[in-house]
Amino acid sequence: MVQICRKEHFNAAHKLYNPKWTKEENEAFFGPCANENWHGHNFEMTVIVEGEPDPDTGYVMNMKHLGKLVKEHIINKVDHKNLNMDVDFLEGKMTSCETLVMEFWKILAPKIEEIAPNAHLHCIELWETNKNFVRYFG
Ligand SMILES: Nc1nc2c(c(=O)[nH]1)N=C([C@H](O)[C@H](O)COP(=O)(O)OP(=O)(O)OP(=O)(O)O)CN2
Repeated sequence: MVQICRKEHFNAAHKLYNPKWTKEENEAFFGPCANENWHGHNFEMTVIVEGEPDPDTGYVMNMKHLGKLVKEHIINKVDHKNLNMDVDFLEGKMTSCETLVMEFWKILAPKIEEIAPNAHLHCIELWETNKNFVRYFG
């Protein structure tokens, strides 16, 4: 079993704000991340696909194809966007890193298996700041 890793990057704005809570409750829990006028991050994402290399090609999956898939279905929808307002698959959701990786997974996992039947999505790692990152294993 080999894991292949593709790194991508996007910039986006968001706020962590639960509309069921008061402004004070949001500020108490989320701090500056609840700023009503938004804030932004330079996100770094690594998508890890696991599988057996094809004996004819030596590839688990062509990483160029993986990059194209991630760009088409995720990056193009979130890059330079407001995650709370502009992204259909995040509508009504808290835009934490946890939510992002879980929603990205739902989109990517079936598409990866479609084009690489001998492989599957193993992990999505998302860095929001230099200090904060999450990993999701589906
Ligand atoms: N479980 C989660 N916790 C936090 C998330 C998240 O998505 N899930 N997001 C944030 C913030 O949006 C963002 O990551 C900023 O965090 P913060 O710690 O304030 O900023 P820095 O990484 O720059 O580090 P500090 O030195 O603590 O300022 C927060 N939490």
